Amino acid sequence: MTTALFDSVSSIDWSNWKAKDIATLMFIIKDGKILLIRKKRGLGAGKINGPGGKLDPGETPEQCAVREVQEELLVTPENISYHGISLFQFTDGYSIHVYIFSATDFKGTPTETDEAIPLWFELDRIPYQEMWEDDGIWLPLVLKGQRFHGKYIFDGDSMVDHELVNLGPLKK
Ligand SMILES: Nc1ncnc2c1[nH]c(=O)n2[C@H]1C[C@H](O)[C@@H](COP(=O)(O)OP(=O)(O)OP(=O)(O)O)O1
Repeated sequence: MTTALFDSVSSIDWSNWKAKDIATLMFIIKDGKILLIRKKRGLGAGKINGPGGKLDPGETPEQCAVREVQEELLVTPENISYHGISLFQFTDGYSIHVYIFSATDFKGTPTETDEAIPLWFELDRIPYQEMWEDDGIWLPLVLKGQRFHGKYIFDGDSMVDHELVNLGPLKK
């Protein structure tokens, strides 16, 4: 019998926790719609999510978030805000630290690439059932212009525990 090392948020010493990967997500929200992607490869392939991906060496999180949208959808986000972080610990030992951004404008035309299919949704029709389980917890805070800090335990695709702290409105 094996014992899960990570079965709840409280079972982890977060002050000494260090993720295997660091990544970003960027949500472009314009004219009452949000630009999401159907992810074609990488972690979460097949799901709907915001565009994003892992940090390259020497990059800041914001630089990564912009580059990933350029690579995945051939557009450049503009007027960017930083919302906070989501820390994901998987029961198999994998972990990822994700910085979350939004933008109210962009340059270019969202275009399908090898990595992603662009999809626009009305803000009250976000397809949470096709997204990571945690997205329904914190994406509403992005839409409301809030900052937050979240911790999540996943067993494969299933969220087994979470803790979300709302840090209030975006800094001006
Ligand atoms: N649970 C959850 N909810 C919402 N979003 C995510 C998760 N887990 C995640 O990993 N993510 C996001 C964070 C990143 O944007 C991607 C994962 O990065 P990935 O696409 O694998 O990174 P790339 O650098 O684009 O991929 P490769 O080049 O390594 O293929 O998912």
